[in-house]
Amino acid sequence: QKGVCPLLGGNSPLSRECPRHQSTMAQAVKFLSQEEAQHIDEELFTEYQYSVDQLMELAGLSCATAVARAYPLDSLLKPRPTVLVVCGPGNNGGDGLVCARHLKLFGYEPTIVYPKRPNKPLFQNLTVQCEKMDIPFLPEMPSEEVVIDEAYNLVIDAIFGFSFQGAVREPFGSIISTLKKATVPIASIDIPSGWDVEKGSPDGLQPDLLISLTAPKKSARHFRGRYHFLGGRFVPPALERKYQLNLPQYPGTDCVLQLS
Ligand SMILES: NC(=O)C1=CN([C@@H]2O[C@H](COP(=O)(O)OP(=O)(O)OC[C@H]3O[C@@H](n4cnc5c(N)ncnc54)[C@H](O)[C@@H]3O)[C@@H](O)[C@H]2O)[C@H](O)CC1
Ligand SMILES: [K+]
Repeated sequence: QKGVCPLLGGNSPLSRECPRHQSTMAQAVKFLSQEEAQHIDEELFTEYQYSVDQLMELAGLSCATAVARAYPLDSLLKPRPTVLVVCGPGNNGGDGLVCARHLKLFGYEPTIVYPKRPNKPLFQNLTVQCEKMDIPFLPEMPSEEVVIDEAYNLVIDAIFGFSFQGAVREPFGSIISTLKKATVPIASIDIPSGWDVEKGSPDGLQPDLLISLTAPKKSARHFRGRYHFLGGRFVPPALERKYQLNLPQYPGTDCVLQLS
């Protein structure tokens, strides 16, 4: 794209080729309200004709990639590369199942907790795929945080995403309380579970990693962990323009980008 760059003027190339413009765009990435996140999601499935399976596969692959970047196999402290993946009842949980499958392919040893399983082919199929990859499913979440700290290098929080609302209902209230007491790093998919999607939650989970999918939600401004990634590199440019997402440019062919 050629033209006059509003920052550098003259004959400078426009936008993405301009380093000053790039950094401005990176700072200006939009933080979405809950309603905006749901509208974009809806539009991807209706107007843009994507299937949930497609986007979930890309979302889950991004999550596994971000985890592998932040916690490479050779950095793990335990003798085996164990990871606990806690999956919730909606699509965030589906992202967790896909993430677990890719982590296994990357050489990690994921174990899944999936207490509320929707009676839908998508989730049943993802469950079978994980079982066929010899990924164990625990019958229930360990109630003692020491068990988690001793057995796993890290926890993937795939409990709730951008549709979470109100007070956390059981069994997830107890699960989140246990995770809050655990000391191993937590990697949250899209939203730290239990957080208000826009306002966050000062007393809630404090993940070490957050991977925002499509674009960060407003609550991500309260994220205090070490790694904030952007993933879900599937947004068509016209949709990005419509919602003024100002997404930073992903490097090369990468499916994740580290925001901070
Ligand atoms: N466009 C994208 O970026 C994509 C994102 N994906 C992921 O999908 C989730 C959003 O999925 P959705 O199914 O809409 O909702 P959730 O997973 O957040 O959860 C809904 C689920 O949770 C129950 N629930 C809601 N509030 C509570 C509560 N207070 N207590 C207990 N249970 C609660 C509700 O009943 C539902 O069962 C997004 O964040 C991404 O992770 C897609 O994978 C791909 C496209
Ligand atoms: K989550």
